[in-house]
Amino acid sequence: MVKIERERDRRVGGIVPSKSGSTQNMAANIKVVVRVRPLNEKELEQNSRIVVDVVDDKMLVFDPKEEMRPFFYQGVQQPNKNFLKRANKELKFVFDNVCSQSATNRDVFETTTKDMLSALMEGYNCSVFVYGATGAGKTFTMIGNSEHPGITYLTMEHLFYIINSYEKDREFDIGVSYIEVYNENVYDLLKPSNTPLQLREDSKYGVMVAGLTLNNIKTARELLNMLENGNKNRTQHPTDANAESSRSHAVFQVYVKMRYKTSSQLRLVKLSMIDLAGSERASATGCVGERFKEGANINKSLLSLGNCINKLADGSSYIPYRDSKLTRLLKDSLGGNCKTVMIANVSPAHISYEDTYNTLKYAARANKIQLSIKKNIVDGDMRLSQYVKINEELKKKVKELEAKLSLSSVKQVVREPDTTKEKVRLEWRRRVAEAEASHGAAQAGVLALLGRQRVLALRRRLRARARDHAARLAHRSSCDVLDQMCSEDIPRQERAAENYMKQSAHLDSKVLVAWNNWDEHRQKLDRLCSQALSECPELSDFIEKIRMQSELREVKARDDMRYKLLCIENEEINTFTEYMSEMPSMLKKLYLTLKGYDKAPPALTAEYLEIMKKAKQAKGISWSDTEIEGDSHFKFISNLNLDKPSTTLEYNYPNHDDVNGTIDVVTDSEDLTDVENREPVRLCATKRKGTPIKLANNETIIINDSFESLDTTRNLNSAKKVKREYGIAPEVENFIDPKDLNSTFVLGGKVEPAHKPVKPEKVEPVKRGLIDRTNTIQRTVTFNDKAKIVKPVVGRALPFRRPPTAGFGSSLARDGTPLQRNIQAVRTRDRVQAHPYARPAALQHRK
Ligand SMILES: Nc1ncnc2c1ncn2[C@@H]1O[C@H](COP(=O)(O)OP(=O)(O)OP(=O)(O)O)[C@@H](O)[C@H]1O
Repeated sequence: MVKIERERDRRVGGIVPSKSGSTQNMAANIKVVVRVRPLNEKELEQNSRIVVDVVDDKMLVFDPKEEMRPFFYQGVQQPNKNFLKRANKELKFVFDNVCSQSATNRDVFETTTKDMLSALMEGYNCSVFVYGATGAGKTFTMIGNSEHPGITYLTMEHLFYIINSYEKDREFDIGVSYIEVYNENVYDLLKPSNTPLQLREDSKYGVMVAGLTLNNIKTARELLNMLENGNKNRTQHPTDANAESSRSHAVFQVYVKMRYKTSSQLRLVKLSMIDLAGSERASATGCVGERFKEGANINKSLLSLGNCINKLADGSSYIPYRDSKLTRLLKDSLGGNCKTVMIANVSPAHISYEDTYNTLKYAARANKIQLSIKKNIVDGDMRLSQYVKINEELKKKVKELEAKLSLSSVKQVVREPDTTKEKVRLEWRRRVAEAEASHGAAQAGVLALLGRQRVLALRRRLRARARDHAARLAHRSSCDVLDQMCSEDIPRQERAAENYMKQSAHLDSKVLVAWNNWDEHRQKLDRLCSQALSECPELSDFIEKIRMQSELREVKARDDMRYKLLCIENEEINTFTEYMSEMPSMLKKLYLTLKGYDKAPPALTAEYLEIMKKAKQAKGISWSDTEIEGDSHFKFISNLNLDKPSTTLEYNYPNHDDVNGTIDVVTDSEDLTDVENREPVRLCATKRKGTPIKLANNETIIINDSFESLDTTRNLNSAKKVKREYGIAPEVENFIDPKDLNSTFVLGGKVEPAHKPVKPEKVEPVKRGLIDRTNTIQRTVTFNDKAKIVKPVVGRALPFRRPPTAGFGSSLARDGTPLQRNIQAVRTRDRVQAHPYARPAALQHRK
């Protein structure tokens, strides 16, 4: 007991701090609160033993062990033996709440109905009933007195307080009823009548009392007055157990109608507060007669209540609510749509041992009852009710999603940086891709222009070479037709050169603009790539791909351009090949003619053989010691790069393509070179265009045409034949009178300085092979001048530097004035010099 007393001292306001913790599911079960009243005067007088020890606010011990008292037998104390005393049950009960003897009605209110009101305002029916033996303090708990108002008043007071706080958005309508069930009859305490009321059951509103009137109240004070009046009407009779024993079950009901101002949603809820009559033992109450009958009915109804509680606790499908009016009234509260609190009142006195024990057992059973409750929402507008339903479902979903969201919040925090980084990465990819697209367009533009530049350069080169060939053919020709042809051709060539100049200048400006534009895009792309790589190193592959795309585009443009250049070159080669295909036969005839006159010098023969050798190479036969030298010009124009365009681009233009130079190569020839001690073939191959060759017999010949560029399919057998004849006096059958020979070879005598007069030609005896001149004279030689028959003329040996004479191949016109074409040629050269593709000045002046 010392321990128990010590525990009591620690209680504050009757609520003992929890030590055992929550053990029941409060939400789903009937909430059970046990209140132990203090000993009354009678019990104190009897020094009644305390059979209920409240351990904390949730647990009590029924019939605890008593403090050991010394037991004496024959004057001798017997240790721990009391054979006359019954053994203590020492049963531990755990409830939702246990209110000790010192607990006030407010304390009970705080632990029972106060929280219930929140559920009531949400639309749940609520019910609280007090159960216990007679005189256990049920009425005191429920109704109380003026000094200690019961939980009914306190609940209603708090309800009005809540209503006031909700008045902004809701309209409330409150009606109360107060009835009693006495001897299995229902009476209206607020409207006293001897006629009992009938119970009705409604599927929607549950059990209703037919004919019951609701009294509207506005304040808790009205309720208090009403309760006082109603209690006056309640059947009470003094018994041995309780001077003011209630002989009926009192049911106080509050109907709350809530209408939302923002909608027509209506909530109709019911709060039932039931003060049961006390179970009693006839022996304890001492009732006889009418009181005994009352007690029997009370017990009957309470027995039915006990049965229903047992069935509900066992989960039975059939609950005998209809066994009594009380159970019918409490049907909703016990197993229906209601939040229910059961307050079990017990007396701690030993005299109420059995009643207390039974009450605790009932309370424990009731604690197991599972309830299924729902909100009572009634809407006048069907659509609104649907909306309400939808709203409820949506709210439920929102809660579920919020729960999921809260669960995944940690993951989100972790993933958030990834998402942000991914966004940054995508943004960089987008920006780099856009910049690359712009850069690609600019690059394609500048590459196309550079390609056009090179195509133009190639066409110019081919045009110049073609003109050079034509000029060589016409050189020193006395043929009027050729002279006329070249005279007409020169202005056309000059016009072409001017056009080329214009096109080149136009292209140059466009290339420069395009290149600058491309360079800006390239720099921007480089900057973006660098930034992207610094912020997102994982974009390295993407950046590398972008750069490779750019390089690929450049390579493809270069390939396209080279293919185009090759096509142009091929076309030109085909044309040239066709043109040159006529040359071998003519050369052969020419050579054989000279041979026939025994005028073919060894150097000429050697050159002729060299040409044959080249012809063999043209057929695919190459010598091992022959170095393959590339065409630097073609290399230049086919090398497409994106370096900044320069206005002083240089390339090695082929010397023999010097179309801007004077055509009269004779006057530009170098000094006479003694070729005796030199290898004749090489000399002849390199010394061309007017290079005088001194022969062994002191004759000098001037080769005015180059055979170097002959690209012919010379007959190999012819070459072999020439070889066989080399050094052997040929048997010339088709000889030609030298007088009729119009050769490009000038058969000269001994080489003399230019200022020296030309010695008269020594008449050589006519060789045998040329005896029959008549036959020769009658014959004509057809040159490659489109079937024009010209008379061969045998000229004399000329001095190396001839004075300028009028005619084709000379810088003088027929009337002796300088040719305009030479002036034009110089002008063109000057213009070309200013062009980026023009040769360097050093080359220009090298002649
Ligand atoms: N917690 C309490 N504190 C002080 N007095 C109490 C307490 N509980 C009950 N009493 C007193 O005990 C007496 C009996 O109480 P009450 O009438 O409430 O019992 P009851 O359970 O309602 O009995 P019955 O079933 O016969 O009506 C009353 O005089 C009441 O004042």
